[in-house]
Amino acid sequence: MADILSKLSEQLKSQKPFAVYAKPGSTTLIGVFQDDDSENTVKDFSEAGFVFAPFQNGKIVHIPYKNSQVHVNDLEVKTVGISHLGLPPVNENAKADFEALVIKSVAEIKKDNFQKLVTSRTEFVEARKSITEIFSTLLQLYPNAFRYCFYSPSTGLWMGATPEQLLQTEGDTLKTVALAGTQVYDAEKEAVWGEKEKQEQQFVTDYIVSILKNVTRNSNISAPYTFRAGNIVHLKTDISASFGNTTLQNIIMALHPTPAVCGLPKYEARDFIVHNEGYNREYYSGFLGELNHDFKTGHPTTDLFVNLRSMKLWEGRAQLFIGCGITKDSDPEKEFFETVNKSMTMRRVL
Ligand SMILES: C=C(O[C@@H]1C=C(C(=O)O)C=C[C@H]1O)C(=O)O
Repeated sequence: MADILSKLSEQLKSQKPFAVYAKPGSTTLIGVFQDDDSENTVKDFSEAGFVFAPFQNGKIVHIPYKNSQVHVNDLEVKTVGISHLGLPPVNENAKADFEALVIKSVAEIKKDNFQKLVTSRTEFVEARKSITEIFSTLLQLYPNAFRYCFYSPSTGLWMGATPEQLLQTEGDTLKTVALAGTQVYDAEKEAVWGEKEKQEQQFVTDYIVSILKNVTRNSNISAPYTFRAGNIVHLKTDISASFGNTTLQNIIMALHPTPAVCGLPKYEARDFIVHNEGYNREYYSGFLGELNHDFKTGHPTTDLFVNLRSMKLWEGRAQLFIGCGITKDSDPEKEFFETVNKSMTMRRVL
């Protein structure tokens, strides 16, 4: 593990693209270090390597496996409990701005322009620890998430611990999930879900199933269940299907951005977000991961995740990105505090 982390620092200094990551539940740390500082982009998703894609416009950066060194190490597992860091003081301006955005979103939904919208905000916080220290803590704290650190000259340095799979393929089978609905994790009580969360998550499931029906065969859908992601829990449904006569590109483009991070109807929701959020999401709520190449086994599989619970880092500073699903029943203040709770995933490691 130490050699991957020192290679990460070296690579960052020489400004060459890299991805270091651990899959959910895995104790294997994979480092993909590009040999030079060129920047490659995805053209049609037939490429093999590690991809990093934005929410909407922008480069889909790609580290080709043929042009990189791969290091695979065991993750040294230390038991680190989730520290009980208190919530940060409320920034009244940020709260008022976000609540105004939620109020506007709810009004649009009530006018029947949307079924659901996912609104987000960004926050800059101090990051005093070194990059490798921050990343080591993230790796230890969220064993069930896809944990990553990615750098390329145009995207900058990103890190995250995302609970959400976008797409996994193996042979003729593909898997995805519908993830939505949020509450704070309580070790003492089983989560009980209200109608608002159930409906919000059902929108996501229905949409994913309906679009997959057009491009795949034989879909299987689980019942929704509670899924823990650090200090919070979500409602999750597992969905699988067989590839029909379609390409990986068609499936990825049909899924992304899902209503879990964008809204319904999809393209109108995306335009609403771009025009109303007041900042650029960049790579937050985009997707990332292995494209047509498993870096551990060498198999030609795809394993992509939605870029949530993520942040962009500079020397001494981090930009956090946090959002939540809005439906007609959303309460603006509650939604704001949901973003604060989600921001704790990143704050705890800084
Ligand atoms: C948008 C985010 O998370 C998404 C929104 C959720 C919700 O609204 O309940 C839950 C999980 C994610 O699909 C985020 O973490 O920034």
